[in-house]
Amino acid sequence: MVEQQVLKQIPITKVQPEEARTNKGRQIGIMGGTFNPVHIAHLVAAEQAMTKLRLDEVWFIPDNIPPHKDAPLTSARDRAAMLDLATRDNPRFRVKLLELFRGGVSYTVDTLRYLKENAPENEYYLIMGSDQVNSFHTWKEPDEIAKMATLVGIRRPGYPQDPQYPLIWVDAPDIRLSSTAIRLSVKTGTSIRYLVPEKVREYIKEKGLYLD
Ligand SMILES: Nc1ncnc2c1ncn2[C@@H]1O[C@H](COP(=O)(O)OP(=O)(O)OP(=O)(O)O)[C@@H](O)[C@H]1O
Ligand SMILES: O=C(O)c1ccc[n+]([C@@H]2O[C@H](COP(=O)([O-])O)[C@@H](O)[C@H]2O)c1
Repeated sequence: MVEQQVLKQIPITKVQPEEARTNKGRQIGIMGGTFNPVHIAHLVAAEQAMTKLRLDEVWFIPDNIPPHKDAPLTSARDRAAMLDLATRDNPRFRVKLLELFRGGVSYTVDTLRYLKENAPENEYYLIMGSDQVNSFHTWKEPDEIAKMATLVGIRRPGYPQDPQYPLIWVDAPDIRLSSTAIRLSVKTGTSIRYLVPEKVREYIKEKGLYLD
């Protein structure tokens, strides 16, 4: 597939799916998303969950085709490259491209099955904003997901906390921000400085993303 060939060309050093096999016996936070683009609320949520739950790492997993959203117009390569730029300064943040390599619709249950098969010693914590927490019961095989991972919720302004499954809430500063808002700001010429890491802002500018 063209997208996967393109992906292989990007200089990202820490995203090989095979890495799952070498990271044994640790507490791993999983944060899935479209990350179109990654913004500071994603990073703050991940850092707060990682430190408050004493996780070893957080793995950011960009989806290929999100199950409950229109497919992103921004290429997987750009979304992954921005995630890489955003997480480079934190050795405990990792970017995993397994959903992009798998292709198709990115169901979380498939991702966790892959991780449990390849690194069964790790314990997985699925980190979600409260919008995702509230719709989690509508996901594919939520019972199976809940068996394979501990569910972790981060409050998100504008979304009530209404979980249908047991989960751990992690307190984090409320940040009323979304990738949609970032895309709209770029399109309308409003500054996104400090809303995304500086290198992500430069990447968006250099590539002319989100202008139309
Ligand atoms: N402001 C926020 N506060 C807390 N969690 C957030 C926030 N923004 C996103 N998240 C969480 O981060 C994960 C990935 O989100 P996603 O990539 O869909 O970002 P988004 O900003 O919601 O994107 P979009 O606006 O394109 O729908 C989800 O679990 C989501 O709930
Ligand atoms: O598996 C599912 O049925 C499912 C349904 C909705 C969302 N998800 C996952 O939730 C994460 C955030 O989704 P999104 O749509 O906000 O990018 C992403 O990893 C999706 O794959 C997963």
